[in-house]
Amino acid sequence: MIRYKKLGYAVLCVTDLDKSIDFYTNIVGMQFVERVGETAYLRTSHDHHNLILEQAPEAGLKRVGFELEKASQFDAVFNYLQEKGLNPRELSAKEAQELAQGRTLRFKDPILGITYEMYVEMMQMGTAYKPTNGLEIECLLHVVYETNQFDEVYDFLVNTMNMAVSDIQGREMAWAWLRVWPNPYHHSFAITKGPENKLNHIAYKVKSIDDIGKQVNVLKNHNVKIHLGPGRHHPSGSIFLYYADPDGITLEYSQGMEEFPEENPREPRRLEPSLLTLDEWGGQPGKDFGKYGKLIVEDEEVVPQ
Ligand SMILES: CC(C)c1ccc(C(=O)O)c(O)c1O
Ligand SMILES: [Fe+2]
Repeated sequence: MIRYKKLGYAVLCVTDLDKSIDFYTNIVGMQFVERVGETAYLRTSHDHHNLILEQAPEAGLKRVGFELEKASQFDAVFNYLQEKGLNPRELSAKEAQELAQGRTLRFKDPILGITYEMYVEMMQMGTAYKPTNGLEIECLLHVVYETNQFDEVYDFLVNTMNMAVSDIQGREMAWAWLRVWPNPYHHSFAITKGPENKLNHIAYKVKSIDDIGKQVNVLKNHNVKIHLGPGRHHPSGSIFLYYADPDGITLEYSQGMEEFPEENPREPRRLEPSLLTLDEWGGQPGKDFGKYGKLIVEDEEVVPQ
């Protein structure tokens, strides 16, 4: 059984690293930590990184990192993943140190091929996170995929990755919002049924409703495309704003999401498949909402000697 502390970080491939560093610091509000060659580390907390940007020929999501609840659970999680046939690999001490992390394991999603990482003891920076543009991000909140293998991906995330179901949508399920239990947030992962296997969006939790309102003006002043919002999601109850990053990938600012207790959480609900479920205020997603961003399948990892 896996017990998560949180969704810790995502690795995004970007086609113009300088432009993306500028965007994620000056528009989104992350703090730049360091750049090593073609890789940049950014944070939204005391963690060394909550987002890694990598220069690449095409844009998309390359890896998702989860922090385990306790370092003492690492071996049990490794053995569990091995028993499930996922062939986890523990990074060498040198590889983990380069990432400023403690013990770290990686394995591939058997359906989508994307790499997942589970780690403990990420290096904590000496100074508190200071937003570059004054808009305060509290954490990386969720990653959402579109998939044409919905039932298989759902089964894997729930029954192997041990995510808890917060809500589903549709008579025949077409959306699922999943939390990385016992982390309280309504969802750290969501999947939607669609024609492709791809990234839909990545969300960041902002501190206050003012951050959402101010960001509307920041985006307008910088000619950044707004994909949807501001609005209110029915499933998590959050106020949202979606906009495009320099590669067109949809980002979400989210504020006020429902939190679940570890003991006796409410049951998942089956929600109506209507636009009003997605936005109680009646917004319609723009044509580019969730359109860009591949799920990047890495080549087989070469294990350093
Ligand atoms: C992608 C859709 C529109 C969606 C729906 C609901 C929530 C939520 O309840 O928080 C989201 O975060 C979404 O991204
Ligand atoms: Fe979202």
